[in-house]
Amino acid sequence: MRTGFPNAKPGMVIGLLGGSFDPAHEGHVHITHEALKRIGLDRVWWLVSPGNPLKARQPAPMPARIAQARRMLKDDPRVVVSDIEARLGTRFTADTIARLQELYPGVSFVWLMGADNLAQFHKWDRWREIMERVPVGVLARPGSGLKARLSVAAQVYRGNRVARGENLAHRNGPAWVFVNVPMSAASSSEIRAKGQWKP
Ligand SMILES: Nc1ncnc2c1ncn2[C@@H]1O[C@H](COP(=O)(O)OP(=O)(O)OP(=O)(O)O)[C@@H](O)[C@H]1O
Ligand SMILES: O=C(O)c1ccc[n+]([C@@H]2O[C@H](COP(=O)([O-])O)[C@@H](O)[C@H]2O)c1
Repeated sequence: MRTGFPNAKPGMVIGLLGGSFDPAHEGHVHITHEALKRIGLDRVWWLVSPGNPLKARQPAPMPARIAQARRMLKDDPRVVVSDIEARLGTRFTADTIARLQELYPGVSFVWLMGADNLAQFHKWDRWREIMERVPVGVLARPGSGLKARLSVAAQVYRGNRVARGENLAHRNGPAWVFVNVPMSAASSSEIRAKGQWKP
C-alpha cells in the first residue's frame, strides 16, 4: 500500500470507497472485503477525502487518517489507501471520478458507498452524472436499509438496479446494486464520541 496515484492495468475493475475515514474502522474493512467478493472487484481504493462537501466539521489531518486506515487494513495487497483527491484538487465525487477516468483509460471504476449515503445521494453535486459515469455498489448498513430503498436516487434509478453484484461492473449505462451483506455497526462518529480516536 502507498499513497498518491495507485497503479492500475487496463481491464481491471476498481472499487472506489470515498470517505472521511475519521477514523477508519472495521466497518470500512468489512464492506471492502464484501465488495471485493460480491462485485468481483480486482482492487478497492480508499479515497481519504480532504473533507466531505456536505459536512461542516473539519476532519483530522490527512496523514493521521491515512496512517490509521493503513493500520486497519493490515497490508491487504488488494486495497490501496490514497489521498488522490487532495492531489487532484477535487472535492466533489463527480469531479474525482471524471479525473480518474481520464487518468486511467481502460480501467473500470465502481463507486462504493454505505446505505446511509444512498439515502442522501440526491444532495450530492451532479449525482446523476455520477450514476451515468460509473456503476454504484451500495453496501448494507444498520438502520439505513429502508431509507436507502426509499431514497430519491433509488426511486429515480429503480429500473437500473441489478439483482446481483457480479452483474454490475461491465453494464452499459447506469446500474446499481444493493449488496445485502451481514452488517457491521461500526461508525467513526461513535468512535470519536467515545474518545477512542486521538489523531
Ligand atoms: N459500518 C458500516 N457499514 C456500511 N457502510 C459503512 C460503514 N461505515 C462506513 N460506511 C461507509 O463507508 C464510507 C465512508 O464512511 P465514513 O468514513 O464517513 O465513516 P462513517 O462511520 O460513516 O463516519 P461518520 O460516523 O463520521 O459519518 C461511506 O460510504 C459510509 O456509508
Ligand atoms: O460530491 C459530493 O457532493 C459529495 C457529497 C457528500 C459526500 N461525498 C463523498 O462521499 C464520500 C463519503 O463521505 P463521508 O463523509 O460520509 O465519509 C466521500 O468520498 C465524500 O467526498 C461527496
